[in-house]
Amino acid sequence: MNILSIQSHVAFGHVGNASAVFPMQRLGVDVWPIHTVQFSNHTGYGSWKGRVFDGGMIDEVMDGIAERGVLSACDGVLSGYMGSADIGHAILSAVERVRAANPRAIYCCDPVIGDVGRGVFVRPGIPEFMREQAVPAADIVTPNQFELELLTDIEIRTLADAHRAVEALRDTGPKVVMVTSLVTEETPDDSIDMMAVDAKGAWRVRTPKLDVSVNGAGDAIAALFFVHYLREQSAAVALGRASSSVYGLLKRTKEAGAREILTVSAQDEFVTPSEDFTPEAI
Ligand SMILES: Nc1ncnc2c1ncn2[C@@H]1O[C@H](COP(=O)(O)OP(=O)(O)O)[C@@H](O)[C@H]1O
Ligand SMILES: Cc1ncc(COP(=O)(O)O)c(C=O)c1O
Ligand SMILES: [Mg+2]
Repeated sequence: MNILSIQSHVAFGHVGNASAVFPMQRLGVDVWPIHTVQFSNHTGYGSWKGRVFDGGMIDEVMDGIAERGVLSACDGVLSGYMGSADIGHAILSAVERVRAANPRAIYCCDPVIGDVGRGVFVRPGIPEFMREQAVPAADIVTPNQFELELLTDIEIRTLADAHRAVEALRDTGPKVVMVTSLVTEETPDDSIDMMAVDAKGAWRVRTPKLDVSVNGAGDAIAALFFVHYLREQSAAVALGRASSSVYGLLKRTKEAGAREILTVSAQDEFVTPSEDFTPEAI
């Protein structure tokens, strides 16, 4: 399986492609990474060095891949942190080129905009671009609760609100939605939920909430969900596997007291998670 992964890259630590590429490779996927930015570290540190690339660079790399005659072998495109709306347009054009070469290819958009603690952490224009162009073009989207609320203008207090927001998003295009870090009135204080919906139904998985605050878990879980969905064609199965792997990864990260997720030293969690969480139909 070949996946084109277009997102941010950091030299130190694990967010964007530096969080997503290795877990996919560990699952046996041949990943074609294209970086939207090259930063020293993730922006959660408050300061970083490096550059945001531009749409032209993405187009050029896509031209080169097309020249190799391999786009028809691309099974899916994964996008994440975009850097600028100009890069967003180049990503959507890459998706079109892949779909033209392989009509069965699917596009998974992780609409990286922000989160509950930090608010919006992307450049102006990106939230609108995600809502108006990227999400409608996607087959699968993987927002966290904050992003789902922002994309749909629906405040989520209950599981019923979450269902409404997911359906509102599905009405705009993507038929599969996975919601991360879902905390509703029904979620116990010591737990964290995730939810996934496809044409077959809706599922929720609940794990203990760990005393860690890290970046990059969302990028890893979107990549894992995408791979398992492509293989199994089931949001329920993909949700169970992705959430179990990320729980194991974060548990090991917490035990080590690390500031960055242990993508490399806890890599077995991607293949054989130490604990299995089973989604329930909702
Ligand atoms: N403190 C935590 N305890 C347990 N699981 C967590 C914790 N933080 C994140 N996760 C897991 O990682 C997933 C993705 O993290 P999240 O923070 O939602 O992504 P993002 O970085 O995109 O906001 C969550 O759905 C949850 O399963
Ligand atoms: C460069 C970069 N990419 C991606 C992300 C997204 O990380 P997360 O998976 O925590 O949403 C961040 C968050 O700080 C970032 O700074
Ligand atoms: Mg995210």
